[in-house]
Amino acid sequence: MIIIVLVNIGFFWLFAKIDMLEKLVEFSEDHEDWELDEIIPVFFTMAVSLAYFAYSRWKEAMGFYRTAHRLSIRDSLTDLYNRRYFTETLQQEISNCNRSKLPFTLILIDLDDFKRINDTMGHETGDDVLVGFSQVLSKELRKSDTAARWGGEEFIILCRNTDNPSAQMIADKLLNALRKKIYPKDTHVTATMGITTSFGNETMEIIIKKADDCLYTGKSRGKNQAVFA
Ligand SMILES: Nc1nc2c(ncn2[C@@H]2O[C@H](COP(=O)(O)OP(=O)(O)OP(=O)(O)O)[C@@H](O)[C@H]2O)c(=O)[nH]1
Repeated sequence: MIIIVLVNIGFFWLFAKIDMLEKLVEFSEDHEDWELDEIIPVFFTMAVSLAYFAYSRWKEAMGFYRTAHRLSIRDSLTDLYNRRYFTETLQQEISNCNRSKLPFTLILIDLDDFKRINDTMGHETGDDVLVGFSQVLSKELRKSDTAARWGGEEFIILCRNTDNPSAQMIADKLLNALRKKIYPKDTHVTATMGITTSFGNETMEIIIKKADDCLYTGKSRGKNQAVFA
């Protein structure tokens, strides 16, 4: 749009500055075989072509920008948000909750015995499991929740405006959906969760550490479960 406007301004300037119309008239007077009503359509066609060219380049540039932006905030394998985007979002949520005094819940999830899947079924199947797992998260969570790939086979979820009893329901729902999910090559995977609820009165590092400690506890207690701080 900006380019079209600039092109039009350019043409307007051209016509005004060098008295283009007068030059056209002179040109048609000097060249008997060139009538004004033949020259103007030529200029008009050139202007439209140029505007169209500028528009298509602008559209292409916007497409590149959108792709680059998506790549900068999304994980390329699972299409969930990446770690950097998530930490920015969580930091923002902590500030919001500190003011609103509404709670949010942080869920750290780690797939159980994922190394075994890679080792027995191959890395490609492992990747398929990670993608399928992410799809379950996206399907089960609310639009207001933010899910991200935290790294490797670890995922993280921010549930806004969610207190401890609601977090319990979310954890049950997710654990059940994940247990039922069948991945390629008839693979089944369970997951362990560490969950903490906060009112934004702690630092991000402390909140994540609490969830991580709970996750570790869940792993040591036999996996396939949720542990709350
Ligand atoms: N296919 C695939 N594997 C990955 C990816 N990222 C990390 N991994 C693998 O995930 C495995 C994680 O193994 P561990 O940290 O031992 O965890 P685990 O086997 O799930 O064991 P527990 O966490 O104790 O249940 C390693 O084999 C990594 O190579 C990935 O993007 N794709």
